[in-house]
Amino acid sequence: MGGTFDPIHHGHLLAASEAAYALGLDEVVFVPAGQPWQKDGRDIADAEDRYLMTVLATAAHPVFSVSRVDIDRAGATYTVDTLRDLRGVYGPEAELHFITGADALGGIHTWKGAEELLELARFVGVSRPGYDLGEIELPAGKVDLVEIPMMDISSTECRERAAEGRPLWYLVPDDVARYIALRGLYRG
Ligand SMILES: Nc1ncnc2c1ncn2[C@@H]1O[C@H](COP(=O)(O)OP(=O)(O)OP(=O)(O)O)[C@@H](O)[C@H]1O
Ligand SMILES: O=C(O)c1ccc[n+]([C@@H]2O[C@H](COP(=O)([O-])O)[C@@H](O)[C@H]2O)c1
Repeated sequence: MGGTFDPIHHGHLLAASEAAYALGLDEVVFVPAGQPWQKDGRDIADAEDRYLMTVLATAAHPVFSVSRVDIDRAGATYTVDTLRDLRGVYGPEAELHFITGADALGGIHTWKGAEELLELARFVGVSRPGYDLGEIELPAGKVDLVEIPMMDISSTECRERAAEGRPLWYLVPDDVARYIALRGLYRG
């Protein structure tokens, strides 16, 4: 599952769990983006903090893991590189599925190497509050859509709450809430 995870929240975790169940996936690898170029101009927490929060959030799940491929690669993060790197790790026989929000996949034609990208994996778009799956234009036959219970949480709201000193409990996993407080993240 790809994302900026700034911070990771229960919407991401539910999305990964539901997509894994719906598609019968053996493993879900969370891949925090190193430099999400389409979020340029936004203040983004340090990649190591986002990586560690993702590790804390997923540690208890039997088939969730976290990959550093995107944060260890210099420069802007492109999913075409992510998928090549993961193919190198998992080998030619692995069936790769790239899970993310259906809203994000609606912009896939703007991603680097969009045509090659669609040959490197199946894409899985999960539903998200505020977006109508029927209205999102997706490449025909290349994307599986998975409807998940609506959890109206965004990283933006989590950051805003942290900045205002409002609680993050139950929007993010407990260890992530503690990590944000201990490190003083998003205080502005
Ligand atoms: N509550 C949610 N339900 C379903 N999908 C979600 C939810 N939150 C995020 N996603 C999806 O997970 C992917 C990665 O999300 P990302 O890390 O950018 O978090 P975000 O909450 O969208 O962040 P931000 O508010 O900073 O833009 C995105 O494609 C997004 O659509
Ligand atoms: O490859 C690209 O050009 C590209 C452009 C925008 C987003 N992505 C990926 O899409 C995923 C979700 O992105 P975001 O910005 O919604 O967190 C994340 O893994 C990004 O690296 C990839």
